[in-house]
Amino acid sequence: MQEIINKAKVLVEALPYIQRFNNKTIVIKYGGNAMVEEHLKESFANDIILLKLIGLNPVIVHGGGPQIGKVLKEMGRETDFVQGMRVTDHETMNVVEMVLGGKVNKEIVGNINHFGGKAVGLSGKDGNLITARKLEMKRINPDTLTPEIIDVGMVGEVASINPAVLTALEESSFIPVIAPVGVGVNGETYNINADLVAGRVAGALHAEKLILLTDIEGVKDKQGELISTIDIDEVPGLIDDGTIGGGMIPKVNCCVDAVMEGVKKAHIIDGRMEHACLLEIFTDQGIGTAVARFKR
Ligand SMILES: Nc1ncnc2c1ncn2[C@@H]1O[C@H](COP(=O)(O)OP(=O)(O)O)[C@@H](O)[C@H]1O
Ligand SMILES: CC(=O)N[C@@H](CCC(=O)OP(=O)(O)O)C(=O)O
Repeated sequence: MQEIINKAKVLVEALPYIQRFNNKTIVIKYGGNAMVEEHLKESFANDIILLKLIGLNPVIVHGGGPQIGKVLKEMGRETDFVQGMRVTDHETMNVVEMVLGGKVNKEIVGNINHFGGKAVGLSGKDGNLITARKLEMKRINPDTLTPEIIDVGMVGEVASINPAVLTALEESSFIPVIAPVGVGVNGETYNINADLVAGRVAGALHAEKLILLTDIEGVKDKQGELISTIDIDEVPGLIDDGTIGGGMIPKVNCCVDAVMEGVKKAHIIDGRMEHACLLEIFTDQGIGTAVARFKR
């Protein structure tokens, strides 16, 4: 009996959040294990459908780095990464577009639709959703100690997000699922890091939340303990003193950019956990690390 009552309590705990987030947009970057393991794929698809049915507007931006890597390997091609970005020549760009916009995107759309949702797959080319320009990557030359530009090929950065197509889908109760491929002024195709796209989409939609699903519990301190909240002003210090490193740097910076563009809170959460999105949105304690303006 108590077990049944506890189930009702869970629903009641969610009620204020369901009210507060009614009709609000939540942008979710979907990647890592959550996109590979079968039971997590199913739990993610169900979470998204539930969010939509109870009145929120989920928008999905997906990654697919490991899936691209696998296809390239099968083709006998290797790619290098510079500062977390895949060096992308023309042939690699074709593979990236095929894998992200084709296989990966359609699998996510297929899963959501299979469990009863209405998802529509898009790349940044659809409705000119993501315009991009070539990313100018700089580094300090270790020999001359002067700044230099490294050519990473068709890697792009977001020039603009044109959310008209997303708004139209939202109004007709579809769930947009976006592949991080952008289009340049001359129609050329760019490969863009999915976290960066998610941050900019959230900013352009003035989303209530940006949620980045990753393969770790959240941002950790130097002792390895989870930091549950970070004020955006604290981020540069945490990077400078080496607390935040590697792939977590672009993630946290993308949260800061989104908050600066008007997103209320950004969250870095563990995609290895079943129903991670629901736990973050609808429970009092939430999970992972929240990045926002907490001070003042
Ligand atoms: N302070 C930190 N807290 C958590 N993870 C960190 C931290 N500093 C560096 N990292 C590293 O960042 C990784 C997450 O970035 P990344 O592997 O690029 O994620 P994804 O594949 O989900 O895009 C973690 O697995 C961890 O190795
Ligand atoms: C420029 C660049 O590196 N683009 C990424 C795009 C996919 C992505 O970001 O996927 P994850 O989120 O799974 O890493 C790539 O080619 O792997």
